[in-house]
Amino acid sequence: MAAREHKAFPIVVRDLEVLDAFDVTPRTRRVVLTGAQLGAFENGGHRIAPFRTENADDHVKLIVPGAGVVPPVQEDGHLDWPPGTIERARDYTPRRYDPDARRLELDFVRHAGGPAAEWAGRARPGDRVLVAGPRGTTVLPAGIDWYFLAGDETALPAIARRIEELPAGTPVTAVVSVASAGEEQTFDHRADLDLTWVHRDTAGPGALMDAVRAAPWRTGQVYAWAAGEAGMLRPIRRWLEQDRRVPAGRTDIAGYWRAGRAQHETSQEMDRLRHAASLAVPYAIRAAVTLDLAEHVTDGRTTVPDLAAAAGARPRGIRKILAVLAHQGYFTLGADDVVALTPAGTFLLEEQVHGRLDHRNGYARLDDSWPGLLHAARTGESGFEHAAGHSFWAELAGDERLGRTFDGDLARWSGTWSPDLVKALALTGEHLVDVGGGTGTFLAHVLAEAPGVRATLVELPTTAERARAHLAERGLADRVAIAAQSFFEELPAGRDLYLLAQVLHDWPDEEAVAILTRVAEAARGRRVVVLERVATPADEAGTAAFDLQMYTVFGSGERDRDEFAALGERAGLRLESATRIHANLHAIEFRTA
Ligand SMILES: C[S@@+](CC[C@H](N)C(=O)[O-])C[C@H]1O[C@@H](n2cnc3c(N)ncnc32)[C@H](O)[C@@H]1O
Repeated sequence: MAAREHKAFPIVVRDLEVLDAFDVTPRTRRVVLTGAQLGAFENGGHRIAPFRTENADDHVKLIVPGAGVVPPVQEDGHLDWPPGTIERARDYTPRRYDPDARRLELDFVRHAGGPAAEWAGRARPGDRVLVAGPRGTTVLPAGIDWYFLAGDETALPAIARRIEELPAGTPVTAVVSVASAGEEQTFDHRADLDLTWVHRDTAGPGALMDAVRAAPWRTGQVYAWAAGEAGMLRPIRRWLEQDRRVPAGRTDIAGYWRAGRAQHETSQEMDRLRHAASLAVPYAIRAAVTLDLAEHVTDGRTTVPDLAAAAGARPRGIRKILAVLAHQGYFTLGADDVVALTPAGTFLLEEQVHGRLDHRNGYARLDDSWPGLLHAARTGESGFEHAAGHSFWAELAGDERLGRTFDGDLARWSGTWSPDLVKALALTGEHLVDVGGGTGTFLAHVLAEAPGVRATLVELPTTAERARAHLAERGLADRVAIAAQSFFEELPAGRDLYLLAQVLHDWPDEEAVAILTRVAEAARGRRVVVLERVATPADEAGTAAFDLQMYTVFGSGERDRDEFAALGERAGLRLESATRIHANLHAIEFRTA
């Protein structure tokens, strides 16, 4: 089934005159426009073709007159909109166009705060207004046997025009929602029309969909068209797709407006959404950081070819990255390919930025999980594994720099909270087991502050070796045993305290329970302390984003207190207390149940 086809017209602006303005219904005002510029004319040296509108739902942009509105400049086939003018433009369907009489009719629905409708309410014969477009038209699919039309007052010009322009006897089912019975209109048509009006002032909330479902569904190939308030259209779209199984190429559904929002607010919101969803900037920043572009500029390479050579990359690629980052204010990029770093761009030189965003570093690889978010959300499995084909830990183990830099980041972070944890645990002469202890930063703190304490560090072999070296460097080798093993295996038993610092949030529930079960078996009634962020519904944006990232990387994410209690219960551990240690890191203490 072919999709709908769109035919583009050169975009032009015409200066027109109000011929007449009158109320069609209490809420709908018709403005009739005329003028020589509905025919062919010249503007700024460009030949402008006569006005044409070929399909019932074409639209023009009416530029609402007002103080300080600067007309768009006619270019060859397009318009150059001065700042602020496009915000004054509103879309209207030509209700009727008579090329011989040069009469263009537009219908305006009155609504509070609508500048175009207010203008239409005041419009008098002789007033002038600029009208741009139509910028194109939809070509209907071939082989339409009948039409299904639905909408509200804003869709009525297109619905009315379609009904009036169809050949005699064409089957049409139409359902139109209007404010009240007084808003009904009559059409001059020859179609085989079944029309239902829904009056919102007396009908219940589901009345429009009831009417849509009850309206006759004709036989043969349908063309289904609906327009109006966006929220109102959603159930119609679902009904057409799922209940009536109308193929996409046979439907055209357009949200003309959104309840509670002016048109320019809607376009601002849409822009905001497009901006928020664009991956270009985050990826361009990461590429620039990974290619050391800021460093190369600082080193005196100030043209695109020089930068590309220094970065071992292609000049075209570098230019395009820099073009995006110049719009973000990190670089300047001249027409002569000269590049400079802005004050904001100097932050790209920071070590911390490289730690987070440089793809050569372990922490930055967490971001490779994002393409797997959908998979993680659907299955609860690791999005990282889905995207990369192996686990995050396997990724780190495969490259010395990745592992080293990741460990370094963790060590810096654990350096900020480990003194608080040492205090909270009130250790004196115990033997503690640090399960998944990383490179031993935390242990080094504990052992330094509590001279009577001894420890066992459980880690995967590669990290365990780094931990061994790290602890030896600090003269602590004789107080720590290294168990180079997985925490899914049997753990050293009968020690005084088992600590799992930021381990469980790397694992989905099944694995987390398996780890805790190993811990419970080894602890045999001794203390078990889990150090984790405890999620709350009030988590701020950054925490929520990190939580989502952990969920995507590992299929786990942060847990709330009840979820920790439930994990513990499955492993034979009872949650005793959760004490805040640092920011929202908590020491969660369990006992064998
Ligand atoms: C987020 S880090 C936490 C490290 C340390 N506890 C801290 O708080 O800084 C998780 C650690 O779990 C280790 N790990 C992952 N899988 C493991 C396994 N199967 N057995 C033992 N350790 C593992 C990783 O090597 C990593 O050092």
